[in-house]
Amino acid sequence: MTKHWADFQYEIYLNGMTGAVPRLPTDLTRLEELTEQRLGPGPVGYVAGSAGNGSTARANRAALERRRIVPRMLRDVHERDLSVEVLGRPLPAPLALAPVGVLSIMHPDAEPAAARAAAAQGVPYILSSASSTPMEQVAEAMGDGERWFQLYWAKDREVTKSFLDRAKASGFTALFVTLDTPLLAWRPRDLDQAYLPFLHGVGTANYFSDPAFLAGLAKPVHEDPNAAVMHFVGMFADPAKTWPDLEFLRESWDGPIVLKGVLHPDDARRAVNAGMDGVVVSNHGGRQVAGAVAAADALPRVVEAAGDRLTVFFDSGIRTGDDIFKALALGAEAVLVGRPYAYGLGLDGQAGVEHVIRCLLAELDLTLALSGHSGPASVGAEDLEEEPA
Ligand SMILES: Cc1cc2nc3c(=O)[nH]c(=O)nc-3n(C[C@H](O)[C@H](O)[C@H](O)COP(=O)(O)O)c2cc1C
Ligand SMILES: O=C(O)C(=O)c1ccccc1
Repeated sequence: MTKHWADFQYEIYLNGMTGAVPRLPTDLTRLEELTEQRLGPGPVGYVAGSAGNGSTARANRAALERRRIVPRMLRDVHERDLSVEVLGRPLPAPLALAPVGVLSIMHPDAEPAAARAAAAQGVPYILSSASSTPMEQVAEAMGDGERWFQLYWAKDREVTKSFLDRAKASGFTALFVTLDTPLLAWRPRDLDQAYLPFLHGVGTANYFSDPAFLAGLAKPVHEDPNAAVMHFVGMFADPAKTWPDLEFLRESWDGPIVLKGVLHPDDARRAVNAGMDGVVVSNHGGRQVAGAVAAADALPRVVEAAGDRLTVFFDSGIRTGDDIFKALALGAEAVLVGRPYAYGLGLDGQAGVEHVIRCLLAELDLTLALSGHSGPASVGAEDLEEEPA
């Protein structure tokens, strides 16, 4: 499954001969500002925002920036292959789109457009439980594109069971269970703007289309939408859950299960004991615990604890191809990217998301080559140096 990602670089140069420049910048760190200019402060505040004074989000970036690549020369890198096998599935590159809820605040085409972009580029799409489109419609939009389902583990067992059954029937092959959001964190940017999409019923599509959820309402959603929203807010997550509760998920889902939001090596060991298949080392892009450890600093310790018993994914702060390289060098098997593709969607719908995927992977391909690697497998700790703090 070799795809020549760096061909995108030549395509851009050659288009330049006719005077055509890319519709969006190829430095993806510029997308946030452009999206804010286009969509205004409310929606972008929600996507860009993070917990507390933003210290975790900044620490995520700093921990990646502090690690520097030490390139090696004369290693024959003329043929490269970014493909990997993850959770038993062949992927064209070590990248998936992170679950990002409420995407209709970015673009009316929302999750189906992001999912189509992922499918067009061959990259897995992780659909959020809090999507603005029901999972069946997203699955249909993707054709046979690889899709994984992110579970917000609801208080109500019947709702959780119903989500799992629907996800299975819609062709989602792996389950990502998010553990770091039993409550929404203190997010000043949203509080100061009094902007929370769910309060307007955005991001509730899977719930409002679910028979088990609807059975818990006194009146149909259209007769009392506020009551339906409050029912969602009260049950989408459950701060009372503990490790033994995972048994129920293990029994109810026969594909791979990955725990998202693991930062401590002991939690990785518990994941192994609970029969899980993987973890995502993540602090939710700095949106949950203000003051949390940077995800990249937590990664090597979790990788060590996981050994070869878990597939270790990484997210929180990936903005460029060289960030992906660094995550691989710290031991991740694949990365998820969140905000950059949400901005790509906001700026140019499906094409914007495809632009983000192609830029990330073209840059990763070139970073690998210029550092002396023809694929992800040979990248390791010896490729990085840490700048003194
Ligand atoms: C607007 C927004 C909504 C998100 N919604 C979800 C969600 O529904 N479920 C989930 O597990 N993670 C969610 N996340 C977290 C992402 O999956 C991911 O962990 C994070 O965005 C990674 O950091 P990055 O944005 O720096 O790439 C959300 C993130 C953002 C920015
Ligand atoms: O905003 C988030 O980070 C998030 O994870 C979320 C939680 C509930 C609904 C939608 C998104």
